[in-house]
Amino acid sequence: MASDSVALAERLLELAKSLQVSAAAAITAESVNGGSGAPSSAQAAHDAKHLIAETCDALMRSVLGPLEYTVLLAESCQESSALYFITSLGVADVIGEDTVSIADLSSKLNVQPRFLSIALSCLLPRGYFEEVGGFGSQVYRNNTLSRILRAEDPQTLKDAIGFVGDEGFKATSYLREAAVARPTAGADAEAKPVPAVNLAYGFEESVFAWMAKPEHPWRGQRMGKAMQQLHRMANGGVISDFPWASLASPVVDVGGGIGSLELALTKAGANGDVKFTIFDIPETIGNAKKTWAAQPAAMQEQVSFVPGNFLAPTLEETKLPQGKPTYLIRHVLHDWTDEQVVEILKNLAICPHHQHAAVGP
Ligand SMILES: C[S@@+](CC[C@H](N)C(=O)[O-])C[C@H]1O[C@@H](n2cnc3c(N)ncnc32)[C@H](O)[C@@H]1O
Repeated sequence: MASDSVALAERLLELAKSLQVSAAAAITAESVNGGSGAPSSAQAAHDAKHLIAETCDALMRSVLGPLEYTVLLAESCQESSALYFITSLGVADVIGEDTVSIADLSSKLNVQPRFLSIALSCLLPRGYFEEVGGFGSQVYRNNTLSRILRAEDPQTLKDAIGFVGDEGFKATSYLREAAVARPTAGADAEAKPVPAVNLAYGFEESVFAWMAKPEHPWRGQRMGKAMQQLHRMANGGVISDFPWASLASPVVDVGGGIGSLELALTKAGANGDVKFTIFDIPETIGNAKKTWAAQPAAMQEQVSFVPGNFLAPTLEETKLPQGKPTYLIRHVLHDWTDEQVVEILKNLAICPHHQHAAVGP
């Protein structure tokens, strides 16, 4: 083992110890502040965790060397595909609280056992599922990691994995084609690149309009749930590190999706008396309303909904609520080209009398 591997391993140990300290401090701050107020040591714990992950990766590069490390990276698509395959089939759901053999899984899911066996063997070394009775028994049980692949688990990532493994994965495999593609017509052909996801699935509209189409309503619904599941991971810090209750109300959440931020805020009571207006395309607003209809009445009273299009040709046509005191935009701008981002921001800038809260990309 190279000497820099030892140095990295020592650094890792130091970081792991400091993470323990910041995690303990974050728990103390949480209990003192009641989960709201000034930025806490939750941020320090978050930073330490990510530094540890980076250091682990540096250690792997150092131990494996350039060849093995690069092959590992190139082949990681197989594990991603296995995770998507096993999750979208519902393997963890079928196993539930039982132990299930590969033969039973195969007949319940109507897929060839060989495919199941290969995909599961990609995930087992990563810690997903337990092979009961040891290696090769082909009888499986859920464990802490595989449980979050179940639809009913409170921490489920099933829709997030579906969205990333389907639209996300297929789009990324068209990056090269997207980089050289040019729109066939139009004076602004240079200005508007064709997104990889359009090439992958062969549609022309925006990905959100396409996902919301009536021929596959499940795509739009899955994306809504995926956002909720992905953001749940990050929401903890967002809720406690920003003084939400001090914002001027109502807050218009532009491209707010099904309101996953508001679900987390209102559940935690972190918004005080502040009310929210969720603005999104009509189909997403439909999904948002369904989600909120299942929440307690006290939470429902804190949100309202406006369907629209922040890229419509005129401000009036966008249907953006005008003259509200606060506009919030989170995890939206990264989906658009620079030119479109300028359009969206211009539309927000000309809504009079407001303050802005930009969260995330
Ligand atoms: C990545 S999601 C983020 C959702 C939400 N802000 C959150 O943090 O959970 C992007 C959102 O932008 C919405 N969106 C896309 N095009 C839009 C448009 N033209 N007008 C309004 N919203 C749009 C999508 O429907 C989707 O809900």
